[in-house]
Amino acid sequence: MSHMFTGKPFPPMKNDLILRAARGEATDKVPVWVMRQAGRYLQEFQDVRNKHPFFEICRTPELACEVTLQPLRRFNLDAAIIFSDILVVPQALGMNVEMLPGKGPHFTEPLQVPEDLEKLKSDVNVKEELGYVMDAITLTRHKIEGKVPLIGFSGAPWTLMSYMIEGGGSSTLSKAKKWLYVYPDESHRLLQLLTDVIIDYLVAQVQAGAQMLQLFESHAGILGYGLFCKFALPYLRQISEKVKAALTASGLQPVPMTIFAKDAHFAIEELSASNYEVLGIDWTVKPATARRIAGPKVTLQGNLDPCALYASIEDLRKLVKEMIQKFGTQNYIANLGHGIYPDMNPEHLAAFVDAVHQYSEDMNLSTS
Ligand SMILES: Cc1c2[nH]c(c1CCC(=O)O)Cc1[nH]c(c(CCC(=O)O)c1C)Cc1[nH]c(c(CCC(=O)O)c1C)Cc1[nH]c(c(CCC(=O)O)c1C)C2
Repeated sequence: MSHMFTGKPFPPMKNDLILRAARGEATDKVPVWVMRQAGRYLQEFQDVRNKHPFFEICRTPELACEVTLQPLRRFNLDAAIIFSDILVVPQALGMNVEMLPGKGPHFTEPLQVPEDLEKLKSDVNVKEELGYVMDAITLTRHKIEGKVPLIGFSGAPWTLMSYMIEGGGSSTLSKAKKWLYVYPDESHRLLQLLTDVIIDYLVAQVQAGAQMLQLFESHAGILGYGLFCKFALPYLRQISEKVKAALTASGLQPVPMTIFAKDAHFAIEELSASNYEVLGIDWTVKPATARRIAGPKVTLQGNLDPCALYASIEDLRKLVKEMIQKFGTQNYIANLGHGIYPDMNPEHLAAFVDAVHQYSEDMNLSTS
């Protein structure tokens, strides 16, 4: 597999727009990609998915590579994100997770009491347990032929902890939040264990060829400000700092890092001062407010309501124009405010992507 590529240099980059925007360099148009851009709204993904269980796709580098590249064949996206899931980390810790079609993730034995922490592996070797992700990244970095940068990712500690306790999706996360109030010490122990694994995992992804990293703290909002500052933020900070230090120590240039903490409008200030180059913003936040609180240096990413893709193409184009006017064309990466939904018409995604490029290029020309 990717071993046949060992030592072979990656193809030269043809489009580094997103890396430039992430580093705060000038761009002639706004880069755009979409969370969950590889997925069920594409027939070609469904065709692969009908033949293979979800985690088999994640674990088979050729399949993960194929579905990662699928959206690039249809849309003028400025990045690819490696096909995987945030729940491969709990799997690496020894937990059994299944993906139930139409229902989402299901843990057969979620954590119930602090004693269950003893069942988790304590010194995970990510290159062994998650080597298939690194192989998929290396293969994809070659097959993408320098067309666009490849993003690696991980779930953030609190979001992973909440799945490990809830055992699947939940609207209140009350079982996981109960741990924070009743077992704070054990909660910190679990969060630190996850943090250590995530750091190794992200570093290994860059060593394998990932050119940018995104951390998904999808369950940030439900914590509120107090719990977020205690149980999420310190670990997010540790991750950005230690990943950068470890990359530098291993002789690699640190790559831009994005934090997407969904619904964490209350922590924009803290997140902007957490050593991430890019701050993902969900659609509930006013762009001007995000920019005012984040300050001028951080690159913002987002934040069109995913449901705006249901609008007519004419209305969608107006919404994109407004969004870019509000964020401005610099220090900005266009995206949806969360992942794309499975029933979306791919033509509307094409219209979204093209409108971002067209309007931002026009705006840059008219102000230069
Ligand atoms: C980045 C990513 C993720 N999942 C997938 C990707 C692939 C890359 C891409 O974005 O294209 C594939 C990815 N992951 C999944 C699918 C659909 C499953 C299928 O095909 O059967 C796909 C394409 C399954 C999945 N996996 C997960 C859910 C949510 C369940 C819930 O709590 O309600 C679901 C439904 C957990 C998950 N997974 C992920 C997150 C963070 C982003 C977010 O907030 O949406 C989360 C919370 C991240």
